[in-house]
Amino acid sequence: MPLAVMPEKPAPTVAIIGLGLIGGSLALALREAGEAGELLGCDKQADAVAEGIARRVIDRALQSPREALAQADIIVLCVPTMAAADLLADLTQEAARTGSSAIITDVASVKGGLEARMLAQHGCVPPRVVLGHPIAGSERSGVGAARGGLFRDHLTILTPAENTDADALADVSHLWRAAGASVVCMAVSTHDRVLAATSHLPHVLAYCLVDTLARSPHGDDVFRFAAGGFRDFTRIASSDPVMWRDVALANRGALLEAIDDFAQHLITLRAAIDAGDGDALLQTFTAAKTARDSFSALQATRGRS
Ligand SMILES: NC(=O)C1=CN([C@@H]2O[C@H](COP(=O)(O)OP(=O)(O)OC[C@H]3O[C@@H](n4cnc5c(N)ncnc54)[C@H](O)[C@@H]3O)[C@@H](O)[C@H]2O)C=CC1
Ligand SMILES: O=C(O)C(=O)Cc1ccc(O)cc1
Repeated sequence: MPLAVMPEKPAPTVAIIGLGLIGGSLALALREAGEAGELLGCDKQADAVAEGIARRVIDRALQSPREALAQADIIVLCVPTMAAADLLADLTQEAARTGSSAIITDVASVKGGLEARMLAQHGCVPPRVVLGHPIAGSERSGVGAARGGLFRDHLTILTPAENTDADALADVSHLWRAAGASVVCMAVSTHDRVLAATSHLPHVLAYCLVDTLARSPHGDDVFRFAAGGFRDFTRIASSDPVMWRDVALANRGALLEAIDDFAQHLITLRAAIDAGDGDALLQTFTAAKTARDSFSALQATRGRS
């Protein structure tokens, strides 16, 4: 058939399981892009669903995640990491039983536990499962914080396996591009190691710093006199504690390595301060400034400030 008269693939029906910051933002982005057919939603909290309907984030509520297997082309699990593993296990088992060909993908911040669950359950990650992770978000939670532009000019990482269906990978990639993101593929182990260093460690450090100061007898004064630097460094300590407990436990190995590397460097820096070794301090601070400036330049080329 000549290309010009090829029928266009209809926009997929997308089911969002977990109507929070990420699920709500993805639904809004797809609606704004006109790239979803019907948008279905499901959440264990009834008020999240009610708000999702009221704000036209979704078109229709599902009573349970399993209903999505028969009604959606693409199911996106947008729940905390541990809940995502349980849902993925249940939905893939049910899909095998019913013969559903729905594509299942997710947004969880750690991929290793989900992959391991699939290997234990099915011996492989099923061909219609494409694990993913948008590298965009905020310290806020819930559908009330959702916005359609959240993923614009950000990356989404997908971690396809050797047996992943090519059309499932293409459809999930298309979904994220429609939401404004650029898609990159990598191995699950690479994803978890890189994100441990760039995302999970900074969150642990921010929580740890704020908690250390809050516990100090002078905590009230410290916060009263804190400036912009403190605010910038610690914004992410306002993130959801349950989500970050899940992330820390799910990425235990890679996160411990990142913490150990950091702790070693901090001890070296402490020794330089103790010894009055200004040259060592200058060397570290200069190298860090150069690296941070390059990061800012990279962000600027991607349209972010
Ligand atoms: N917050 C962020 O900046 C980012 C978060 N992520 C990942 O996205 C996922 C969702 O995070 P957020 O949207 O921030 O969380 P959120 O707390 O805003 O939303 C999660 C929603 O899932 C619902 N939920 C929990 N368990 C459920 C279950 N078993 N069935 C149905 N609904 C359930 C909750 O009621 C809540 O409405 C997490 O896995 C997180 O690691 C990924 C990128 C960025
Ligand atoms: O608030 C921020 O700046 C974040 O770092 C958002 C974020 C949180 C979790 C992720 O898995 C990815 C991005």
